[in-house]
Amino acid sequence: MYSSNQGYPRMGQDREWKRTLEQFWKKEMSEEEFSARMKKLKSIHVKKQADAGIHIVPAGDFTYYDQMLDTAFMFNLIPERHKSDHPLSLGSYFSMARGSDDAHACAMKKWFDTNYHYVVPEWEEDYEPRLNFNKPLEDYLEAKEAAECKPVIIGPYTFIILSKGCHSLKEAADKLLPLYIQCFRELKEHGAELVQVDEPAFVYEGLEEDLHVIFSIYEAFAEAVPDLKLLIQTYFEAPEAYEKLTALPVSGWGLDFTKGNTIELLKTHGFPKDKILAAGIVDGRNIWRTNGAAALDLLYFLIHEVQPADLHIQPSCSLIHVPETAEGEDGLPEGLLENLAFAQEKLEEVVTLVNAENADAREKILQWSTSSQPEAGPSSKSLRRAQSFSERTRLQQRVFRLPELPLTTIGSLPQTKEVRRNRKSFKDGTITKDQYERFIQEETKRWINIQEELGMDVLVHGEFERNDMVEYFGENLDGFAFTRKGWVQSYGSRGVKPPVIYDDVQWRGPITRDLTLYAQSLTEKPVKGMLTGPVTILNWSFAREDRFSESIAWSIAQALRKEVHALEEAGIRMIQIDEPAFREGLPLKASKQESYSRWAVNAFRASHYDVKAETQIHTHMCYSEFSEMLPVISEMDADVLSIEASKGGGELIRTFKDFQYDKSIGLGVYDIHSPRIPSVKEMEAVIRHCLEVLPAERFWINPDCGLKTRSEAEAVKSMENMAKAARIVRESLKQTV
Ligand code: MET
Ligand SMILES: [Zn+2]
Repeated sequence: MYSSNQGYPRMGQDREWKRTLEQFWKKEMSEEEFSARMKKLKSIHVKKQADAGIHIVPAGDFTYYDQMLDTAFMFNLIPERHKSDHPLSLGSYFSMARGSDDAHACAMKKWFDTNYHYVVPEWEEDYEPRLNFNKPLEDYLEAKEAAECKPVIIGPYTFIILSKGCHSLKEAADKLLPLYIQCFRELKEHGAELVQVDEPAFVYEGLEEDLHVIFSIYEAFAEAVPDLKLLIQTYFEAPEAYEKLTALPVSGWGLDFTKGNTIELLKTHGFPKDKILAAGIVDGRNIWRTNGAAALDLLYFLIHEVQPADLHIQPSCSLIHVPETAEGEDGLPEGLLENLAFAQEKLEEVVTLVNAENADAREKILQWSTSSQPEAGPSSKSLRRAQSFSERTRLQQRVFRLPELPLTTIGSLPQTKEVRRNRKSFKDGTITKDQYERFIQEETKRWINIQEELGMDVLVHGEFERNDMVEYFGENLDGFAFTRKGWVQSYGSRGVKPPVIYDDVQWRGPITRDLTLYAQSLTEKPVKGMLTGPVTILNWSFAREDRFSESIAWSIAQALRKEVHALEEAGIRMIQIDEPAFREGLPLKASKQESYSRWAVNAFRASHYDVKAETQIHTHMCYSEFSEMLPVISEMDADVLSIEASKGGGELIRTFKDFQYDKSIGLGVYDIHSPRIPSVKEMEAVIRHCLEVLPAERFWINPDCGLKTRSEAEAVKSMENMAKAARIVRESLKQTV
């Protein structure tokens, strides 16, 4: 039996990786120094895994930004607008990820059902990919001195399925095949024996139709590089068409035993003889200790299915979805730390499991947490608002008297150095609570004025008091705990530190009321109350595993409902309940999606359904594949939905042709992840494009998402251009009437 791993967190224990990237972007570091530092970090990651006792360490999972972007770059899938003189320039690479002055960034989407965002590769018309360089090989050569390594690469099927602009799987596969083969050959020549080929898209229903192409791909590989062992790695669910798929001519399979019915599949159909099984027993997506007794049972079963020499024990997926180590987390509620397992602790678990023949190891395993049976979730009640959307809008419009195409923003405003410095000083105790609160008020006031001057119709207070939209509510509700360094990569250099929901969630008293009221006292225009929704709080936390998700979502919704009422009673008339992570918990298999959608919609509605008809409820969503979810989103019944739309190249806009969304909606008119300032003309065009499919009476104008990551100058300038574009379109609407 071997211990193995699929991928290691990139951030660095003290977020060194993030800092290196950001310094380089700010031009505070030369390209040579940047490469040298990254190389160093990469080798530290390899060493940490080897030191933990992992036999087979992945090479090629490390990246400057994202693994899909790496793969696209390697195959020279660089859109024309990002090309520079040198095909391998870091300029092109980061311009694809983040956009540049004259080229918008590639789209970014969530990686399966996680909160990790990947860069979507683009196939341009008649594109001929070629191999720019061999990334897994380079990383392999660097790592192999320090550890026994397995190069990892994203498999062709998954790469193509997740790309955009390629019309035929077969055609794209034909173009990529020789490049993969060359990669594999070079790896073999340099001593690699086993390669992990990630094919998570094999878990999607509908795979059956593509099986013939998949077979032709892997048959070609088997023929071209017969002595190289390819291990197909799937995760987040059981693979589809298991029986047929496992007949592929490859050397082994990596399967996720923590999700879906993987065990049943093996029990029913067996596992192909003489193949390697890389068994994901330790859950790579949560932060809890493995249930030791259950893991041992599974291990005994697997030992009878597979020759020990062919059995690899590993986490269920790459560990980029969890923080690096729980060591040093000494500020947690009592008893919690013993139950936590971050990446390093998970690797220790893997190693201990491999040693399970040893009685001491078994003893240790049995002491890992054992969770009790999940309790029953809430029964679904009637959670509808008393009036229909059209009645509500009529009443609301009487109160608000908004102009056509109302202008607003999504909530957060620039978290400048000053904001962060003050927060830190408050935490460190170098300024008092009073001083801190005064600073937040000043900043809020300054921005209320800016928004008024820019002509926004619905204002926001700016969220300066929040470090993070989930953390902030977690800190102010009971039942949440916080780690010191539990960072997880979200996209690029951005990390999040998910709270841990370890106990019942309870409302302690008003959280957002006072600051919202303060902001409202400064202006005649409506200020939106700003809350993070129950489904998002759940999906962006590490929640207990011994309770049904729906039951946790429900209890968060109950707490938020009290906050909604506190705002309403204080006179706040618009409340936005953000649900950017609404889609993340959606099961990957279509057949399991309905029940999730039902309880998620219920939890959202439960957070506000009994407000007055005049109270306008907004929600916001971003950076997920929402097109197919629109009917469900509509069921959420928010009066106004703002949704990110500019990254996907107008894809979402097109879906509104077929789906009649019948409530108010603002499709984001510009991408806030890019430092690039969109021109008035550009935004005007986007708005007009939206108005081809959505009626002006129900259309709002807003950016894609909150502006916290932008500088003040960038935010002001883009809002100004957005407002100008809105005025131009409003004028022309008047003329056409
Ligand atoms: N209100 C939040 C903000 O503007 C919504 C963010 S969604 C990721 O930052
Ligand atoms: Zn957003």
